[in-house]
Amino acid sequence: MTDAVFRNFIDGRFDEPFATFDSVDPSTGAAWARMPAASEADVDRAIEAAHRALRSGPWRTMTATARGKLLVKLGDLVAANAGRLAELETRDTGKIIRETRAQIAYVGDYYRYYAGLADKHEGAHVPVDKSDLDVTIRREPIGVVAAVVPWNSQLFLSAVKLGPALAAGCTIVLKASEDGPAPLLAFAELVQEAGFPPGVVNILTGFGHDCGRRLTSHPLVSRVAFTGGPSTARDIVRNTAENLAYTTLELGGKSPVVVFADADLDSAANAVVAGIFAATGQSCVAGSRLLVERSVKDEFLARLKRKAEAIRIGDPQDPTTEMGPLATLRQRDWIEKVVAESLASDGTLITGGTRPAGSGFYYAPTIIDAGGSDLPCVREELFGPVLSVLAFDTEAQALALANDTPFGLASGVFTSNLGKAHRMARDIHAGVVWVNTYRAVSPLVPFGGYGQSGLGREGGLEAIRDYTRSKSVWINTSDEPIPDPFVMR
Ligand SMILES: NC(=O)C1=CN([C@@H]2O[C@H](COP(=O)(O)OP(=O)(O)OC[C@H]3O[C@@H](n4cnc5c(N)ncnc54)[C@H](O)[C@@H]3O)[C@@H](O)[C@H]2O)C=CC1
Ligand SMILES: CN(C=O)/C=C(\CC(=O)O)C(=O)O
Repeated sequence: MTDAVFRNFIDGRFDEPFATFDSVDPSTGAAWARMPAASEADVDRAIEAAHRALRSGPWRTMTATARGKLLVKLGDLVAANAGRLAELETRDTGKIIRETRAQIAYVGDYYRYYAGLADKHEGAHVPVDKSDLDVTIRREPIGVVAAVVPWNSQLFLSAVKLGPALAAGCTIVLKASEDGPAPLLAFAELVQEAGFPPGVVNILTGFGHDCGRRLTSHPLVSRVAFTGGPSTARDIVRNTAENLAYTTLELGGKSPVVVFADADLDSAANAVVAGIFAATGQSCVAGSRLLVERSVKDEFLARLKRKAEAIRIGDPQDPTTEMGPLATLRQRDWIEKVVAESLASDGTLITGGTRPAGSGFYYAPTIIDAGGSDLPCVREELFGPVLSVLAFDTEAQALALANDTPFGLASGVFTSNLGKAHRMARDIHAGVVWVNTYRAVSPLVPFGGYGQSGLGREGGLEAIRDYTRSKSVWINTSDEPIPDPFVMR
């Protein structure tokens, strides 16, 4: 029996769910709550409410400054409720409490950042080349936004969509993943408490094939913001063939971490651990390919092995735990399959490759030496705690290996040579390069991928522009009659 029931938030109200499904606590494998499965009709209601709020009602005429104040309030509420939201996220996804608490408290700053931008995103006056005409460019909200997020870092991945969308004056329907939606459905209470008018923010959950498809293909949606896997991204793009919505895609990666022999090896080993074992490797920026200079490979792998084997695996609600379970059984099955195929090929297991004893979807921190081989673990995004190791001899080889992937989300470079750091940062094909650090984020900094890692950027100043569109207003300032009507002016 499950003890909690969550509800969708549509048009300013929480709906009694008609259909529900069980949500599983990944640390035990047992169902702990029932979640509402939004139907296509629920999605239609949410989008219609968002469309009404956009076209009529208080949101349409609210000043940008007032929108900013609401966003500040929301940011403050998120920070004040970070502990409660973190417990829910940890329960529903298995992400360790030490990270969910810190990450959600920081999410408040994302709302505050976009709150500050709301009344600073200006249009323009154009010194047009016709003396009797005056042209201004207005920046208007793009319209109803459909936001779709996966289960990991949901409050964070939602804030980078909701923040700029609301600052720009859009309205939004946000779909939480069917895997672990509890924290987002609880966050809806804070949206209500902050005082956003009904319909401005709608939050629901359901399955991809009906709820997600309807949401992203709906004719009243003008903008789709998606985070998730590349194959779902292709479905989303097909869905948007229906409404021609402007679409951004934040997808996965196979991010390289390049360690040169001249690096501070202990610091680099900590960063590699942060990149692949934090969040149990379930991070889009997971540094899943370690490229290490051959002269220090053995020494570096020995350090890494020691650090990996010392990781405290356990109950994600325990603040001393360093690695929790994977979020779903499906995820563990996939990781086990790719690891088995890689070891059956040329891979050498350095550590891990097993399930720790007990219930729950746990998987040990795993390191595989790929030799020089093109193994499945080197190619596939696993979204789990599996590090593949490749060696290089020269900077050129390191760069070639780093760029030998269709993805291009993140990367890390570890060196004490400034010139080398700059050259690598310039030449790596990825949306993020961290030098002598890893997995650092900020609301001020744009984030997004190259190649198969996606389209568009979230975070920073440029993100808000993607939630607006320009309108050019031409005003005739002359008292003279319009000249020759048969010639374009
Ligand atoms: N670049 C980034 O910022 C991030 C990327 N990811 C990527 O997400 C993946 C893991 O998350 P998953 O939940 O497994 O991703 P997923 O792609 O399976 O699901 C993401 C969301 O899409 C929805 N969805 C599924 N099919 C749909 C359809 N046909 N139409 C509309 N919506 C649909 C799901 O219900 C869920 O809400 C990994 O590949 C990972 O790299 C995850 C986090 C961050
Ligand atoms: C998206 N991101 C950085 O901007 C990093 C995340 C979020 C995610 O993977 O979903 C992370 O490392 O948890």
